[in-house]
Amino acid sequence: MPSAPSTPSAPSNAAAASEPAVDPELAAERAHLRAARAALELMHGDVVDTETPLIVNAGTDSYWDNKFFQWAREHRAEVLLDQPKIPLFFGRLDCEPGAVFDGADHAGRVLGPDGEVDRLYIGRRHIREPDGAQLVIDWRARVAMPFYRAGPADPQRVLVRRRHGFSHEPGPDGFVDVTAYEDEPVSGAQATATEGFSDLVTAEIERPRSGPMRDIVATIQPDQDVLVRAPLDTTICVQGAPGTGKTAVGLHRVAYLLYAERSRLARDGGIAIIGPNRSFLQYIRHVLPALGEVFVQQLTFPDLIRRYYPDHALAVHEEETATVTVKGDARMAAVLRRALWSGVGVGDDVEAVVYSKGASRFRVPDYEVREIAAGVVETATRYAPGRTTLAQRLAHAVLLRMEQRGGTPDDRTQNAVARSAPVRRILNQVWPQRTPEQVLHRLLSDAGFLAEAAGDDLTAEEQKALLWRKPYRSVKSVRWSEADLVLLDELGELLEREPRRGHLVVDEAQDLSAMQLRALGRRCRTATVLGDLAQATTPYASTSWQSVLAELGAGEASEIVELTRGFRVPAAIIEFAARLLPSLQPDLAEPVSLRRAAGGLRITAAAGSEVTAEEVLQACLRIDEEGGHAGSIGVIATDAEIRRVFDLLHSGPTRSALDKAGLTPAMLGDTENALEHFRLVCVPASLAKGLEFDGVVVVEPATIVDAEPRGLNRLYVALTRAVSALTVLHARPLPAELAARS
Ligand SMILES: Nc1ncnc2c1ncn2[C@@H]1O[C@H](COP(=O)(O)OP(=O)(O)OP(=O)(O)O)[C@@H](O)[C@H]1O
Repeated sequence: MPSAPSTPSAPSNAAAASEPAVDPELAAERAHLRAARAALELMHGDVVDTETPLIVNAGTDSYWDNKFFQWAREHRAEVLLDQPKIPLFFGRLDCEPGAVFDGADHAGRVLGPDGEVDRLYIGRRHIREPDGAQLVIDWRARVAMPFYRAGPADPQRVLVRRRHGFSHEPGPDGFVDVTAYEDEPVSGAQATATEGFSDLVTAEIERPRSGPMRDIVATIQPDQDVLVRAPLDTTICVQGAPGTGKTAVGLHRVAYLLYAERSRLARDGGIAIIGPNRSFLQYIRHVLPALGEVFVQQLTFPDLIRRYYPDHALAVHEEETATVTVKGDARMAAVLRRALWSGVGVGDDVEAVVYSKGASRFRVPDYEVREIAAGVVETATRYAPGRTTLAQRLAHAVLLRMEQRGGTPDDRTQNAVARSAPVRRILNQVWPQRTPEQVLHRLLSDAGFLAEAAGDDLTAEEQKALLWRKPYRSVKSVRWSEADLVLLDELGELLEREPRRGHLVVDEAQDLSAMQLRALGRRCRTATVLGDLAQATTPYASTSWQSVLAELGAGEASEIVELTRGFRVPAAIIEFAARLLPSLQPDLAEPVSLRRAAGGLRITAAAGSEVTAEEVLQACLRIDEEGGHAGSIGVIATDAEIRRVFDLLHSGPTRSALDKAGLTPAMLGDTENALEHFRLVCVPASLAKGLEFDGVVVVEPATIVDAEPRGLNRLYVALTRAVSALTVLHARPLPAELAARS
């Protein structure tokens, strides 16, 4: 939602909120908003008032048809509710006559200042009059695309693009109102390619941040729009420095795909978002509902995988780095394959099949059984179907004997033979029944079995890291780790292929292991992959997007795109954080900050041997003061240190001072909806990824670096969360990598 600039500038015809009566254009825009609001109310009423017939015969088809209709209606009613703070439109296009409406249908053709124009209002959803006339067009519609892409170089038949500014708070009628507008001539004599952004877009980019993430639908930029509207058939991978809008693009892409490809996605199993942790999902959770999409699954990877193994007992302790690193490595796929198939083989001891029916006995000689089995072993690609095929082939051989003796066996007989004891005996010998749990249990507890399956793929050290120190006695008693669930999933796929479904948007994808990517890849036809290699903090993170796409199985139909314009971090702060880049990912470009605000970067040495509560308090109060007491503040320290900081802030005189300033502290991860209800949030460094705060205090960078193998990457994440101000507090010397570049 754009906020109104206080003094809109040329080439706009902007009108300030204080003088609405004198500007007929503004009055007309307000009238259009009222008309749209009234029409939306009618649309909502239509849905609510339509009766759904009551069908009580549970279990019948008509009962379920009826139920789905009822749900769809409830959903539609929810979508059509007018939200007090979400304007019904945010822009307008005046196009050449005939560009949108054809001769017969010119309901949207109006008289502009220089003659007739085709006029469209662009908003978050379609709104129409009862007679069908469109008052607002959904931003996702094809005709709305020029709003995002047209410019003097390629006007796309647009004459003028108008952007609207709105009041921040609802007025007396309970809703926000139009307070300003700004016109950009796109074609014609007045159109000139302007450098930078219009005032309303600038105001939106510069606005102080508070609370959870908001949509950017009014100000999506052309390069972002290309990604948002990319076809469903391609997997796109977006590499971008912190704050370049990757998450925003991913979320708007979901909304777009649900509009443009709704029925195809519904048929293919839908669309879901995979985020790095639950705090992040909380942070983004309002964006899609604001765009009218209330039913999109938003999950972390562990939550997603856990859904497939709801009854498996989970390990309580975290695994060692060396163990999770091997378990996440792509080589594990080959190890698991060998482990699973190691029991399959046709030995000389395989005997004949002798099947008895009544007084008759049908015999398939041992050499023929061995030949059949060897043929199936050679051609099978998956374990379970291969086993079934062998049973059927053996049964078929028996059936041929029955026919030779004048019988007329049918399919049912063949199935009965395939399930019979003589055939099962051969199966158990040649192709034993296996579950993923049995195979993994043995692999992680039996050093000999592991060594055989590992072949040359894993070193002795890596095999040692995999073996349980204290093996579980039985499969049933195992407590599986998160990494184990991914291995079980891979085994499950080797046993029997799962059908692929819909589309996944994977955020912070740089942190996923090869095995996790494989698990995601087999669950979707295509994906949108978002991330930043420089922000990779897991020990098993990928080092290139090419390998991420390969593990995902994205194949040829994929594309890697880089975003370089930063919407979050001011230039001074990004320049400081980017000093780390040569040590992290030297080939990545430093982002170009789009923010004009200078951005307060302050580096403060603590007076004593450790950063005190008073020093954190003063840093927060100063940021708050400079930010006009409006934005959010995040205090980031290592997971261990942040508890101490929180306890200090939360008690005694520090707490009173913070309460007085309206900055009662909350702890991210502990306090429910901390990002929504508290302006000051203590953030464990491990949860900072993807978040942003108006002001940020980073406590003791050197300790963040020392806390984990990829501590430098973690520090880069922490330093790039600030929209307006960053204060770095340190008692220890700053990490050498942060020294100024010459
Ligand atoms: N076109 C835009 N107009 C206005 N604001 C934008 C635009 N694109 C992105 N932003 C804002 O920039 C900020 C950063 O966006 P986002 O969180 O999507 O970046 P990111 O690349 O995912 O960052 P990170 O790598 O840190 O996760 C957000 O506040 C977002 O709303």
